[in-house]
Amino acid sequence: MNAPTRPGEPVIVDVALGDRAYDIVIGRGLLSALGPRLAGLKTGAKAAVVCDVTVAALHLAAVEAALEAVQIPSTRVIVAAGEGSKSFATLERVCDELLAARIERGDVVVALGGGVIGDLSGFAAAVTRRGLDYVQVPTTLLAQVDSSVGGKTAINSKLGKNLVGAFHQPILVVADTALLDTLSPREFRAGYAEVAKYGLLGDAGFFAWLEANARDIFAGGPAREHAVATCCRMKADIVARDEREIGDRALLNLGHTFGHAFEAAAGFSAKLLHGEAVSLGMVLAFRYSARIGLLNKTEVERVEKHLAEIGLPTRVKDVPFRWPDADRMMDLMAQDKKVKRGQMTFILARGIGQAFVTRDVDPNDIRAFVASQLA
Ligand SMILES: NC(=O)c1ccc[n+]([C@@H]2O[C@H](COP(=O)([O-])OP(=O)(O)OC[C@H]3O[C@@H](n4cnc5c(N)ncnc54)[C@H](O)[C@@H]3O)[C@@H](O)[C@H]2O)c1
Ligand SMILES: O=C(O)C(=O)C[C@@H](O)[C@H](O)[C@H](O)COP(=O)(O)O
Ligand SMILES: [Zn+2]
Repeated sequence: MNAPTRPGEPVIVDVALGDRAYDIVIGRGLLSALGPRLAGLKTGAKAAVVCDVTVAALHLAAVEAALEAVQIPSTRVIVAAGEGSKSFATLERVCDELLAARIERGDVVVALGGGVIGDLSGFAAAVTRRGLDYVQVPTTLLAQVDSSVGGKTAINSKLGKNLVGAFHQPILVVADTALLDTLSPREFRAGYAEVAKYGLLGDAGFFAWLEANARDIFAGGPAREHAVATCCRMKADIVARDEREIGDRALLNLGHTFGHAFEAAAGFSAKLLHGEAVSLGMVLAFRYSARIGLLNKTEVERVEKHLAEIGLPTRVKDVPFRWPDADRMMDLMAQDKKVKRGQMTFILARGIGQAFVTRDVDPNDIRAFVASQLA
């Protein structure tokens, strides 16, 4: 494992995608680096900063100042906070505002916010004038470790999560970990589920490190930068191998087949945040793996213990809601984008850090398992 990053020293992770390669710059207090880096990439461009109302009040002025300092004129597009903004209606508004501001193909969209803003404005950038460049400036833990990297952009449909979208890579990611100091404890915890995901899917040593260092990540110590950099390195590596999820990239979906169905059942509402759904979904994936004899129950207990100590849901009953029955949950899972020729795909595990992708699952047994979890 790499040594923790020294305070003040930015880490740069390269996403090696040939002519679409880009840097992820990670460090505390490096928002001012956005201007010079962007000016270096987009000479003479103007920018449109997309953010939600909450982030606008907290961090938009600093971003506008960083752009102004390098003579990049900017316009702002502000949307409502929350998952509800990943909608056709908000997408239409964002596209129209980009067009009204005369954002041209040579200009740039700046996605300033969490995963909702990154997914929404990345998709708007992909389709407006058939493709605009965009930069990710992630402001949640979830966005810094996961959603700002890899180019999956999307909105939700009433039929399911992220069902309308495009692969469209950003040209730069600037993750200033100091921006996370203003995040609510609940949102920080939800983002932590995606951090734990990286340990669970492919790095047992990182999971053990998280068990020992989670407190420092929350407190804003050097462990925070180390965690963000470790997740970004793992994601960059997977995305460079399999940009369009033909194979291994599906590992990043650990917990999501179950999790997305729970989010859809909850109406994409604040009743269940994405990261909370991922926490629950990962435990279900580990529990199911134990059920079919892939791993020992003690490993499942270790996963549950860590996530529960963080304050994340690990059992369906941890999230107070009138959940639909197992048949409805199976219907929702059937909309998963990993379904192939009607067969569901699951990310299961042979142990902590040993996830794998499989279609070798019995849907009747999955249904019975889901029913047992809902009981
Ligand atoms: N594209 C991908 O690869 C990918 C990966 C993971 C998740 N996602 C998507 O990301 C979304 C979840 O992202 P999220 O958890 O960041 O949610 P989010 O974007 O809704 O942000 C969470 C909340 O925190 C507020 N907020 C953001 N930054 C803040 C800050 N610095 N200080 C105070 N408040 C702040 C926002 O206003 C919002 O209310 C989901 O839609 C999920 O599907 C996408
Ligand atoms: O980048 C990926 O690939 C992921 O699966 C990351 C996930 O954390 C993220 O929630 C993603 O949006 C899920 O994508 P989807 O294709 O299952 O909608
Ligand atoms: Zn996710």
